[in-house]
Amino acid sequence: MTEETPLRSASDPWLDGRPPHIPTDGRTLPRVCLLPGDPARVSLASAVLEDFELIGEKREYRLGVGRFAGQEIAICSTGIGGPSTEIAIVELSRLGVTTFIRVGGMGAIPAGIVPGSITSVASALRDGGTARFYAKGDEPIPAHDEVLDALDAAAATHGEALTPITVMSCDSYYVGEGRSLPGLEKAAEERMADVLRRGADAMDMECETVFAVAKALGRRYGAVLATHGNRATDEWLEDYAPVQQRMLTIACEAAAMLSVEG
Ligand SMILES: O=P(O)(O)O[C@H]1O[C@H](CO)[C@@H](O)[C@H]1O
Ligand SMILES: O=c1cc[nH]c(=O)[nH]1
Repeated sequence: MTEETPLRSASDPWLDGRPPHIPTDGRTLPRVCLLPGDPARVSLASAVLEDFELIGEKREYRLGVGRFAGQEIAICSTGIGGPSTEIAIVELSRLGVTTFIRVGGMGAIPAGIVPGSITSVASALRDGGTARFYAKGDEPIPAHDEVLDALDAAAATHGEALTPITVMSCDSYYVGEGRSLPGLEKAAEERMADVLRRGADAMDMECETVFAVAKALGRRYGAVLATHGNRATDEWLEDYAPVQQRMLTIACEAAAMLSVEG
């Protein structure tokens, strides 16, 4: 029996510069990467970025690169929730990314944050499981100052103003975000009361993980979120593409600024 040289190790299953999950060809990626949850948003970004190139697709991960204001920017979907987001941040970091900007959707809680408005995440409350492995304690994680500043400056360039919010990223879309299900009405109601008590302005499912993992790895991080629905008024935006395009334009502008500085 011949002894085979193992190609990958179980403790670090990369091969020839290629990670086990993110679909890349081993190239060094641009320093700034946008992170939508939904892979379809990577395709939407191809309308905002010049010279867009789709590098690959695997599981929930769709990775592309393009240019904005002369700077090369990456965009990679994370899928839904903490575990897939953790994998994205760790593998993209090792491929060269030093700054992460989540470009996501959320459900706002106070009536004043209306569907179609765009927000920047000032801090992420502690709620999820994945982030615990990277940041202990219950203190909210603030956004990296440089990313928050760049998002505000980028928005101003496009005649927009971002509402700064505190987000709670939840590992459950239904009962965890206070959505009632048959037989689970009380659990959902109690959860919503807890979310309100803890001062969340909105709920999504990834910001906390982006902030915790990127911070632990010494990367810059932030998030810009489009308001998809509002839980106080129970409104839900059906024509969701226009606000996503506005959000992506702001995020690409901020990414270009951060590419020059970073
Ligand atoms: O708008 P994206 O980035 O896909 O993210 C939001 O949408 C998903 C839920 O529908 C969750 O991942 C939530 O955080
Ligand atoms: O209500 C919403 C909307 C978008 N994303 C969420 O996680 N919740």
